[in-house]
This record gives sequence, C-alpha cells and structure tokens, in this order.
Amino acid sequence: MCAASIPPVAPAQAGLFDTGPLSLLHDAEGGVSYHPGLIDRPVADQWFDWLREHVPWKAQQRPMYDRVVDVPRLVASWHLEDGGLPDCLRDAGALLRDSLAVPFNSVGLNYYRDGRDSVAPHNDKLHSLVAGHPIALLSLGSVRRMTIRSKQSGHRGIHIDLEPGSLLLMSHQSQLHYEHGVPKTREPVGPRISLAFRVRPPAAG
Ligand SMILES: O=C(O)CCC(=O)C(=O)O
Ligand SMILES: [Fe+2]
Repeated sequence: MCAASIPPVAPAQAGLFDTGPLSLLHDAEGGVSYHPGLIDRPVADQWFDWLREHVPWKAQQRPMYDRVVDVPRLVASWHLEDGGLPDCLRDAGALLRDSLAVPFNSVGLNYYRDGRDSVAPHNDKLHSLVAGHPIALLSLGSVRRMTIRSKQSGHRGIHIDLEPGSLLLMSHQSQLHYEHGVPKTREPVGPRISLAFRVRPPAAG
C-alpha cells in the first residue's frame, strides 16, 4: 500500500497553496498556475517510490509519418472509481477534488526515467475532457522543466521547473491556445512521475 504509515494526505504545513501560487497565464477559466508545496516532501517522496515500483508501467508506440516510434516515457492510467486504484492516487484525487472543487474522475501517470524521456509539445485532447474543468498535474520525484508556448507563432515560451509535491493547474480553455511539453535534457536529471488528473466525459471513462 502506498502511504500506509503516514496520514493519507498531508498538504504542506502552512496549508494548501500558502507557499505562494504563481500565475503563469490568464484566461477566463483561471489560466495556468503553479502551486509549489501542495504535498509535503516526505509524502511526495513516499508516493514516488511506491508508484515507481508498483505501477504496471506500459511502454507505448505511436505512428510517426511512415514509421512506428517508441513513446519516450512510460505511462499508466486509472479511473478514480476503479477498485484497484492505489491508495496514494485515491488520496491525491480526493485532495484535489476537495480543495479545487473539481470533480476529477481520471488520472494519467507519466514516468520519465531520465533526461531522454520527454513529452512533445501538445495540448490535451479536448474531446476527451469535460469543458470548463482544469487539468491538474501533480509532480513527484526529480525536477523537470516544462515549456508552455502559445500556438500563435512569434511568442516566446514560458519555462517552469516542476518541483516534487507541486501542482500545475491548466484551464480547459488554455488547451485551445497553448501547448505544453517536457523537453529532453542533457542535464543529469533523476526520474520523475507526473499525475495528470482530468475530468473525462462518462463515455470516455
Ligand atoms: O509530465 C507532465 O507534467 C506533463 C504530462 C502531460 O502533459 C500529459 O500527460 O498530457
Ligand atoms: Fe498534457
């Protein structure tokens, strides 16, 4: 079980978001914001260790032009109602649902083994999201840098270092106008896991 020896959820000492959210982009739905220290570091580390070892990580492939290429990270996903949902994912989901008042019902996990793993610039697929609700990315493990860039050419991107225990909140609307990604790096970075909480329409699970 994850987090068996500690309280199910331990938001940072000073309270949820008290360590200072950073507003990165604005729109009518809250834009994009960064919230360091959502989860206390020892809890974040314990969740990371447990998930890394116990999640049935999947290597995926996808077509690219006339080839099939490896997706450069490992993934997993759960519906938050699933019986086999690990405790720490249930706790993290409950914390986010309660504190943000968003009915998150799914979590997608990304495992970046080292600096060669990445996610290319993209927006999350809007057809499999319920409009009006944000995407919440909870980071565990090593720091990785995210780049967020306007889809309009000529705009410089924003770079944000995603620390363990932090939350990045992206509005649904932001997915229309911005792309986000975690580029590969030659820096000697350790492994990182991100938990992406979303509100899926019932049919999409
Ligand atoms: O690892 C991250 O923080 C980003 C993951 C992501 O963009 C996604 O799962 O769609
Ligand atoms: Fe994404």
